[in-house]
Amino acid sequence: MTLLTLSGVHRTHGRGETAVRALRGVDMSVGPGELVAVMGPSGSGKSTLLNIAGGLDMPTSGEVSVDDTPLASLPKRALSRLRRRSIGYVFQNFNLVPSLTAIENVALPLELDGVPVRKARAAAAGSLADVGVGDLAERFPDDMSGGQQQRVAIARAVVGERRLVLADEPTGALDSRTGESVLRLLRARCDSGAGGVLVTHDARHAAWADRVVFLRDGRVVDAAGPLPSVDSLLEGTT
Ligand SMILES: Nc1ncnc2c1ncn2[C@@H]1O[C@H](COP(=O)(O)OP(=O)(O)OP(=O)(O)O)[C@@H](O)[C@H]1O
Repeated sequence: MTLLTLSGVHRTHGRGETAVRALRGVDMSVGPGELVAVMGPSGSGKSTLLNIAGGLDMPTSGEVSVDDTPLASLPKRALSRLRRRSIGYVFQNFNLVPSLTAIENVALPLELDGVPVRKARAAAAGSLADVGVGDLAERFPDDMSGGQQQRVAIARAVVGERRLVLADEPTGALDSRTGESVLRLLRARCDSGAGGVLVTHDARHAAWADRVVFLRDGRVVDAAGPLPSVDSLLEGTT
């Protein structure tokens, strides 16, 4: 089983003379337990790839499947449901709802999906505890540090049955130590069966991944195994 498959994906933004070919035939797959890093220069298509992987944007041609279901085959409502049930997003700026507490934020996707409030809150409490912020359940985002907010965002990304986690520069707004703890968490979720895609500019962050896909001008130019860790580089053990 694969959690995510992109086959021959092209995406052109706009038309005519101003058209931008953001993706030009991308193939990629992510299975359970795998964390795949996507790297590449600014404008190489990383965010477009992530949006397409999450069903937020559709390819101009090619196929995207999540949980072995081709997204193009789904009517709009079924696509929304699959997005809510199967896919979690983590963004650079956390994207928590400011008027909701941590536990309400995490329970939200389940409640939107029709899960009874009590059950959704119980699942959210478990998810918050898993990422080490169970004691912050009643706090509002403004009363939390950036690192705490990103942990809540990760709890929301993995609550319920969601097993595909898409993270776009999730450490961009955090200091390096906090950023590392967030990556460790992402790694742990993948080790326990989720699949993850991590867009990053930072090779040290990509070193947490099982594989690295390099994009340039919308094409995969190289797909490598894990990058050597910083420690192993320093110790000369690679
Ligand atoms: N909605 C859009 N309309 C027009 N062009 C777009 C749109 N979104 C992205 N692009 C263009 O598509 C190309 C790829 O953009 P994308 O944001 O996917 O790259 P990226 O690798 O994520 O860049 P960055 O690292 O700067 O975030 C760029 O040339 C960008 O200007």
